Amino acid sequence: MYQVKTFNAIANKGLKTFTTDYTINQEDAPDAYLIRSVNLLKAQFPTTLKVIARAGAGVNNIPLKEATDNGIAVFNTPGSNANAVKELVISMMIATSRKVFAAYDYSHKNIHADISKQVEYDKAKFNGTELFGKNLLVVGLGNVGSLVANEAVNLGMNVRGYDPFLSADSAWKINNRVQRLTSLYQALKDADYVTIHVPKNKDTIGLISTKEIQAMKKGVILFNYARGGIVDNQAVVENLGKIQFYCTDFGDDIIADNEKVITTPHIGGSTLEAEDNGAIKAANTIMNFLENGDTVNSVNLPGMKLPFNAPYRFTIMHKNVPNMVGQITTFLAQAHVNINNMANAAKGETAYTIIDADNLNYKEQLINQIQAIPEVRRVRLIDHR
Ligand SMILES: NC(=O)c1ccc[n+]([C@@H]2O[C@H](COP(=O)([O-])OP(=O)(O)OC[C@H]3O[C@@H](n4cnc5c(N)ncnc54)[C@H](O)[C@@H]3O)[C@@H](O)[C@H]2O)c1
Ligand SMILES: O=C(O)[C@H](O)COP(=O)(O)O
Repeated sequence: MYQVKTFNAIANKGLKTFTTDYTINQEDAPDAYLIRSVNLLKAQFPTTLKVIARAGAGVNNIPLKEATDNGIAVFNTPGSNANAVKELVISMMIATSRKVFAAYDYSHKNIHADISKQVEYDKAKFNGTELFGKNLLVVGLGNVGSLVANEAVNLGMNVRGYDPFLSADSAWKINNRVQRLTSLYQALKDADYVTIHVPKNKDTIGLISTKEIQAMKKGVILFNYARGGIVDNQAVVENLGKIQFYCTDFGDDIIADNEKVITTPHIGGSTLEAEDNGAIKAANTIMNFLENGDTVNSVNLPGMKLPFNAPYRFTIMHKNVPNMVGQITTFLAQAHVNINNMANAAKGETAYTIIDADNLNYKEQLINQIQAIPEVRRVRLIDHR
């Protein structure tokens, strides 16, 4: 039996994906955490914990170094809620351009019998603009950004994208009418709308700050449905003369109570469909990792998936340094274990080795020997018989 501990509300469809080999929140020696945005940055991880699956995109709530040092594989579910965010961003682009929030306020405050005549005088206050023909800059063209860019092309916008780290997978998804720019400042200067879709990390905190806002055109509408802190809110409030509206999913005291700032309470991925998608993908990720050692979509290990056609599989998470495979296979050879298949790959400072074996001798001793190699973070033996 494997134990899963959940944090946050996890969609039922995801929880039901687990087979009967899994218990959810019943005991207290978890093999897996299934989480959303819970802040684990100061968490102490139990030694039983082998995998953290984040149903969703952002992993800035997980201490990746500590997890890696403790031999814990971390995953997310890329793209599972991207459509939900895309629809929210596009709706906010339309809502702000058409002054829907001010118009709603007006209507709400003026509910009386002869309003129908009055509106014909007052409606000029709510004249808007259309998206068609306007310039949109999308910063970050991954799962969310690529969908936003493509949808905006469909709406007749001139779409430009800035993403110096664009993956080949994302590039394939992007409409060829999206123009790729290589300088953020060049990209900012004539955009009517700027939307940010990058991960939050040490390089993207404050990505949009005073200098970037100064490079923008007057009347720009700015969107941050990525993470708080990527856009510097202080710089935003100081430049609300220039910025027509700032729409964000990440409110704070600095931007509170300003009619040019429209905040939503981190609802970008909060649709039934996205929550089901993420939870189902995260549950499958946990099962594939625990039962087969698959690391596809891991954020701290290289993505690997090896056909499992042998009775035994060793999965070893270790530092990416010379002679690891040599040391491990020497122990296997000394125990007269025959290797059927193997793979090794690295991601940054961490590597992962999968070894399938036809037979097994001296099980405890072998595992202890491999685990005792100082650079080994965790060794697991999966018995497939
Ligand atoms: N509001 C929400 O509820 C919600 C939902 C989903 C995702 N998100 C957030 O949205 C962001 C994007 O998510 P995603 O799923 O598209 O991620 P993703 O990893 O698929 O895409 C991110 C893209 O940003 C690019 N990038 C990284 N650094 C950059 C930089 N300095 N400048 C320009 N581009 C850069 C990457 O190359 C990548 O293409 C993340 O911060 C995620 O946490 C928020
Ligand atoms: O990164 C994400 O996937 C989003 O921010 C959604 O977060 P949530 O799962 O807490 O709604």
